[in-house]
Amino acid sequence: MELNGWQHPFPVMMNLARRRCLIVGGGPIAERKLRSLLAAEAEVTIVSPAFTVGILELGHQPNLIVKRQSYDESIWITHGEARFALVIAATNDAQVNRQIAKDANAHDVLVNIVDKPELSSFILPSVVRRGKLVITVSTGGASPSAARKIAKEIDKTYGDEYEIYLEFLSETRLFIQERVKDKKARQGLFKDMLAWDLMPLIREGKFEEWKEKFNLALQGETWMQSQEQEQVESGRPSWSFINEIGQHV
Ligand SMILES: C[C@@]1(CC(=O)O)C2=NC(=C\c3[nH]c(c(CCC(=O)O)c3CC(=O)O)Cc3[nH]c(c(CC(=O)O)c3CCC(=O)O)/C=C3\N/C(=C\2)[C@@H](CCC(=O)O)[C@]3(C)CC(=O)O)/[C@H]1CCC(=O)O
Ligand SMILES: NC(=O)c1ccc[n+]([C@@H]2O[C@H](COP(=O)([O-])OP(=O)(O)OC[C@H]3O[C@@H](n4cnc5c(N)ncnc54)[C@H](O)[C@@H]3O)[C@@H](O)[C@H]2O)c1
Repeated sequence: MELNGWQHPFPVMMNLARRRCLIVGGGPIAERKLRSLLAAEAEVTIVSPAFTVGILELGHQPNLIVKRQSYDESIWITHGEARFALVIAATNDAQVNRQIAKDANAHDVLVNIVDKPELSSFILPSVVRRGKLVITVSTGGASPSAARKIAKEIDKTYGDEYEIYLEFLSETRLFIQERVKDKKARQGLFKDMLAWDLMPLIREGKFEEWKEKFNLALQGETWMQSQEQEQVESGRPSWSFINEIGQHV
C-alpha cells in the first residue's frame, strides 16, 4: 500500500533563518522538531497547554515564543502579519492535528502532521551532519525507524574528517571561482579536486601542514605571473598546474 501523495517526494534543503515557524504540541516529539528548527535559526512559536522540561529550558531563547494554551485558530491571526513559513502539528490528539492540517492548507502554509504523513506537505528525514555535509535519509513515511537505522549506518561510515574535507573543498572552490574566469577550466578543476587523496592526510593529522603549502603555492606571485605568461603564449588559460599541486599530496 502506498502513502497518499508520497510516491515521488521532492527533496529540498531550506534556509529557515529568521523565518517564523509554528509548532503545536509540547511533548518529546515537539521538542525534537523544536531543537532542529532552533538549530536552523528559525523564529519559533510553540503552542501547548503543557511542555517537556527540555522545551521550558529553551524558553529563554530570544527566537522562541512559548504560548501555554490549547491550539485555536487565533494563532493564525496573532501572526497574521508575519506569515508562518511552516507549521508542525505534534499533539497527541489526532483530531486537533487534523484541524491544524486543514487550517494550514486554508492559509496555504506547508504543514507536517507527526502522526499523519498522508496529511503532511512535508516530513522530516533522519539526518547525519558533518559540517557542511548533510546526509538525509527518508522512507517517505514508510518506516521512520528504518530511516533512522540507515542513517546510523551512514553515521559510522562518514567520520569527522568529512567536515574538514568539505571546508577545504568549499574554500578552494571559492578561490578558483574568483580567479579562474574560464568556465570549462573551472569545472574541470572542481572535478579534479575530488580525485586528490586528502582523506589519509586528514586522518593522520598532516592536513594543516599540506594545506599551508597548497595555499602558498596557489597564491604565490610566481605562480600568478607564470599563469599570465602561459595565457599570453597559448591564447587560452591552462590551470592544470593546480591539479598537479593537488595530486602531489
Ligand atoms: C526520521 C525522524 C525525523 C524526526 O522526527 O525529526 C522521523 N521519525 C523519527 C523516528 C521515529 N518515529 C517513530 C519511531 C518509532 C518506531 C516506528 O514507529 O517506526 C521512530 C524511531 C526512533 O525514535 O528511533 C514513530 C512514528 N513516526 C511517524 C509516525 C506516524 C505514522 O507513521 O503514521 C510514527 C508512529 C507513531 C505512533 O504510532 O505512536 C511519522 C513520521 N516520522 C518521521 C520522521 C516522518 C517520516 C520519516 C521517513 O520515513 O522518511 C513522519 C512521517 C512525519 C514526521 O515526523 O516528519 C525520526 C528519526 C530521528 C533520528 O534520526 O534520530
Ligand atoms: N513523527 C514522529 O517521529 C513520531 C514519533 C513518535 C510518536 N509520534 C506521534 O506524535 C504524537 C506526539 O508524540 P509525543 O510523544 O510528543 O506525545 P505526548 O503525549 O508526550 O505530547 C503531546 C503534547 O501535545 C499537547 N497537546 C495536546 N492537545 C493539544 C492541543 N489541543 N493544543 C496544543 N497542544 C496540545 C500536550 O500538552 C502534550 O504536550 C503522538 O501522537 C505520536 O503518535 C510521532
